[in-house]
Amino acid sequence: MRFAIADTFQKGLDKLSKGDQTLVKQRAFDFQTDHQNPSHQFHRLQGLKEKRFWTVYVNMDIRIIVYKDGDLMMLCYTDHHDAAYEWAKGRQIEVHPETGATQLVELIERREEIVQQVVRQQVVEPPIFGRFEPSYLHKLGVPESWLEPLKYVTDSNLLDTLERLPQEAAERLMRLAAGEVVEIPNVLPTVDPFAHPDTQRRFRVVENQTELYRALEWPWERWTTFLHPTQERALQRTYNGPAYVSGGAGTGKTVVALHRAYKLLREAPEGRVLFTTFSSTLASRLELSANILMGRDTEERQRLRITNLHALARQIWVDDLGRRFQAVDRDGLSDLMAQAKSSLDSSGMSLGFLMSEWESVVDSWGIETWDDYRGFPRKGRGTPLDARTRLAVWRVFERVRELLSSQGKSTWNQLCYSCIEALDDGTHRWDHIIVDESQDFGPAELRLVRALVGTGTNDVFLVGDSGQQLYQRPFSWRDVGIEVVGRSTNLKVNYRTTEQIRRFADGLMPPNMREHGGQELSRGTVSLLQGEAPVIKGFPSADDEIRFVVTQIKTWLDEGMQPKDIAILGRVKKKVLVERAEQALSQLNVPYHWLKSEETVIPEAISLGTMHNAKGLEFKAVVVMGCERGTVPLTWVLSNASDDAERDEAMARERNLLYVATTRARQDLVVTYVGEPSEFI
Ligand SMILES: Nc1ncnc2c1ncn2[C@@H]1O[C@H](COP(=O)(O)OP(=O)(O)OP(=O)(O)O)[C@@H](O)[C@H]1O
Repeated sequence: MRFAIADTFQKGLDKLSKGDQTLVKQRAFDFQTDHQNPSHQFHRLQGLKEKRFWTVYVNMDIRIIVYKDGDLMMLCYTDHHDAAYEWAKGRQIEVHPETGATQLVELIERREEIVQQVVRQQVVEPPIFGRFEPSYLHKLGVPESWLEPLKYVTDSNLLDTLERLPQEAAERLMRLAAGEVVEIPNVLPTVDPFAHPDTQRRFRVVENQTELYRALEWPWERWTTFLHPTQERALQRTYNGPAYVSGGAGTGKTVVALHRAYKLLREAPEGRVLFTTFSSTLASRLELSANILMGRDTEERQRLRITNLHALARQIWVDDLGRRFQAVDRDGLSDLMAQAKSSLDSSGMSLGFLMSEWESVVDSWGIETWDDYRGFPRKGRGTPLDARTRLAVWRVFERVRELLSSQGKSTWNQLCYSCIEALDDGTHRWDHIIVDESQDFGPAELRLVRALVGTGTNDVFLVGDSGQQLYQRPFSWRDVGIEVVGRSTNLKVNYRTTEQIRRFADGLMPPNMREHGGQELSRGTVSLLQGEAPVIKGFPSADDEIRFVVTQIKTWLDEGMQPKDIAILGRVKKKVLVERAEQALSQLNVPYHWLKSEETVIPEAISLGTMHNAKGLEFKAVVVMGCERGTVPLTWVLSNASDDAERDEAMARERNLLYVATTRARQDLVVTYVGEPSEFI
């Protein structure tokens, strides 16, 4: 007997109470072990269009719907008795004649169902798909029975309709609706209909109890079992060198990276994999996801190290090599720069210019001598330097280096370069390296990554999104020995946020952006989840904003959300998070905690944090407070820019920050401001 599970089964399970979920899972395990046991009361459902739906008894109230075809048994759905029956009555399983994918098709008997939705709303709108040939739509994977009703779909009922279609058809229709040209997918000759990539995103054969256990234990984590064909291809491929997976927020880049790590660990029984990130908060949360995917105590998990790169560099330098490291922070560095400037500078350059030249050229690229600096190309820097000024600027940097060394301090970039030199004896520590948030790795960090792994097959796997770049200036990866041309994948389906939130967040960004591999890519993604439009609200005073946030969070809690499902984010700590968000939280009398790096366990509390600290995380509901002019973008960051090019880059990073913050929301997004709104919204 072959045993399979459908993603709809997990969706059904999600909706049940905790107690009922436990009963269903236990029954599913027992059924997998011995489906003939009479206690399952396994029998065919009568009077349905789909004759291959059977039912399993869980208790007086709950049923499991099973699809039985030859030697295949597939768990399809679970719910209370009548609802489970209704679900089965409205569906059937078909192999699509054009694409070859097995689909769970929602039965639609009458086009009136679709037309009525529009009439009810009393709007007259042009139909979206009317101009496309039905044969073309069929080839895109639309089930035959839906071709006629599709003719009546307008903007008002588009999302409702797509939600009822198989995912691959819905995604392609969404693209068409957005004005894209959608090519007919290649038909894959598959002997086993379950091997078709589109089938595997909803139906998976589970080989053993462990796989079933993993799929059922974390019903929210559907990604442990069902991947999009593009995700699957990116993670299965063998790469002859560094590979790159890009995609907007929520497109499952981290999920692909985790699966990739697991795949490499399974394939190389002795292999050691490093999974590294920029932010320590994300690294801590990734530990949890890796435990879900691989199991906490498995042999594979023991060979996987998850850490942010700076922590690893510190460990190599201090713990392994016994050397000293004390980081200089930005303020400390700025003081030293001012000191050096006042004693030496004859260049006439501003402190802002010197800081940015140091950060984006000298420190990033590990320039240690005048000879190196003299000929350095300074790509993309707005202010040109003649030879005399360059030398004067270098004198200041030389002095800063001396001052740093006399205080026993160094920058994180210097630490990375020191590690690279120390590792230069050929001892590479890892067999494969996976990098999440690669957009925030600068030249020093990427060179360290390069030095930590030998060059060869599947050496470095990077995932990232240039639209979420918060710390780095753009530069070419080729210049640090990372070439990804021909080994890049772009993910297009957003799994985190609703289409409404996605549209708002994508609207903040330019339609195309240059990726690190050098390619200009469209940022267009689609989401098949639906929800309320984001709420963007301004207030005359901070007190009004606070009152609104209190009421909003109370409503969410009353609706059944847990505190841990909610986050409040802000651009600045004191003026927004401490003075306004904390005020709101103290009135709510609900536990809250600051997002920080050291946590591996997420407390049962509302999260509070800066936009920077929210990177890579997600919550059901997010309030982004304090999005007023002057704060988003933050005036002093822009005014620190020493020329137009730098100002544009700073502006782009500020916009990316708001994009990061708003895309943390899965279901509800509220953006508030006091006075004038941010120019971004
Ligand atoms: N194939 C999938 N099926 C179901 N859910 C998925 C799938 N892939 C990803 N997800 C879910 O989508 C959400 C976003 O995934 P993930 O964090 O990997 O995205 P990301 O691209 O790394 O996002 P960001 O760049 O914003 O951090 C997560 O809740 C994840 O569980």
